[in-house]
Amino acid sequence: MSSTTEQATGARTWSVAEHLDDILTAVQPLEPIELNLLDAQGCVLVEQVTVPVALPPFDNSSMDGYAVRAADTEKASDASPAVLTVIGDVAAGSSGTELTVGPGRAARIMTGAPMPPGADAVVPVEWTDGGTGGGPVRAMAPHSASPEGSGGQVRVHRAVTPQAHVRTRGGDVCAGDVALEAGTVLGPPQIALLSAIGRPAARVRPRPRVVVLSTGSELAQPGEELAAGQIYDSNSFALAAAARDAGAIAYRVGAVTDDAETLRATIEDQLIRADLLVTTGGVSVGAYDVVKEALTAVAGEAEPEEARAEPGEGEDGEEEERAFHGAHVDFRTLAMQPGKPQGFGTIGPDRTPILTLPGNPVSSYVSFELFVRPAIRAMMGLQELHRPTVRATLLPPHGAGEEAEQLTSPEGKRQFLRGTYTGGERPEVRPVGGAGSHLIGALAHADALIVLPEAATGAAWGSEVEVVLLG
Ligand SMILES: Nc1nc2c(c(=O)[nH]1)N[C@H]1C(S)=C(S)[C@@H](COP(=O)(O)OP(=O)(O)OC[C@H]3O[C@@H](n4cnc5c(N)ncnc54)[C@H](O)[C@@H]3O)O[C@H]1N2
Ligand code: MOO
Repeated sequence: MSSTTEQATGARTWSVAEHLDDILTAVQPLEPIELNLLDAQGCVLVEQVTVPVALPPFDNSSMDGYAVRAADTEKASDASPAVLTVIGDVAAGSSGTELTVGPGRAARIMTGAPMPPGADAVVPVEWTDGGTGGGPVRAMAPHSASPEGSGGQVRVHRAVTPQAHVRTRGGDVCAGDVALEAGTVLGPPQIALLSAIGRPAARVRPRPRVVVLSTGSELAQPGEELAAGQIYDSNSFALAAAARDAGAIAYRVGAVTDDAETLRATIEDQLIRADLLVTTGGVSVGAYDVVKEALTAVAGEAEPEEARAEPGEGEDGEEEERAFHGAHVDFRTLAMQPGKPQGFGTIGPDRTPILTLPGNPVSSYVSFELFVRPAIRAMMGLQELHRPTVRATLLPPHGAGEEAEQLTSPEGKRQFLRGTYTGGERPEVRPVGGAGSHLIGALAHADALIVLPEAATGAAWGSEVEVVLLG
């Protein structure tokens, strides 16, 4: 760690970068698994995929029309159409070997249908009379209504060159080509290719399962009646949504009351389905700060390394306790606002990473963006861990003039204010709402964080600031 700050209390203060560094050092990319294509969406491929069969797998028509020998159309024109005998239909899905197109002949062919032997080009139906004996048509009549269209004669009004409107075998990808490199993120186009070459599944790093758990005896769930002194639990919703947005599978656990035993039991229950645990609230210095109490006590009771390394040993009951008591969570004070009190560590038999975020709604959300989102993305094996950061000119809030009170920032802390960003040639950002970490209304209207560095005590309108784009 590069820098530390001693506070008046003598307690060490961590920088944002130090805390993030520790988290990213501790979390590991998840073990790869084979997932069905749609479950693999957004995941990182860990295998190099080669093409087993050429695409297209056979020469086929790119138009609805007539498969012909190009030479037969050489002199065709509106004034003097080439007249060819129609020997049948080739529909998509047919094997393409039933018909052979000889000189003076044509087969009616549909888009994607295999080129019949003998034919070397396709005349789009719009360049023909469609077998009607009149002028050029705009479309074929449905086979069910006009079965005679697959026979008779067709007048071709324009010449085609060999291979016209033919998609050749291997014209897209060839057998043996590298379809996708390991490390590719599977978006819809990559899933298109994998399915097109016949792969039902791919080997990827899975999405982490993130359990979001809020704490606080004051919390009611949306939809319930609020009793005196209660507020609605917004953190567990906001962070479950943020976890999904980061790429995780999120499990939201409703609020746990400020009781250490209940919290421990809940965490133990959740460990089974968690690759990462996130809690909110209860990490400050109050008498009911339950997360700190529950996990500090556990860490204090921790058994020696050897014992913790073998959670399966011992009598029933004892096992579970050991597993849980393997927790080590480091509660820290960070030089940032909001988001000062933070905790990070591991818990349970699998040493599941746990991040304990502060309870104030804006604090928990900003903390998530800065620490949990990169952790999730690192577990997915993604290269891009962070939100994009840009420089922008700081302007007064919408509706306010230059005389508006300028931004201030506590010295020694990195401040993250909510803002609205406008891109373009001269990017601009305006603060929205104040610095209070309870201001959810303003957060909901922000699409950016304005970053004022540790050394700054404020920022003047018109100055250039760093901006994190929330997307
Ligand atoms: N004496 C001190 N008091 C506080 C300090 C300090 O240094 N000394 N730090 C303040 C800061 S900064 C923060 S941030 C908070 C963090 O406190 P906790 O993490 O212990 O969070 P709680 O006390 O549980 O809650 C804080 C606040 O947020 C509301 N809250 C909590 N959970 C939710 C939720 N799921 N949905 C909506 N709102 C929630 C809660 O009701 C409180 O108002 O501590 C300061 N205090
Ligand atoms: O640091 Mo607290 O997270 O400002 O409100």
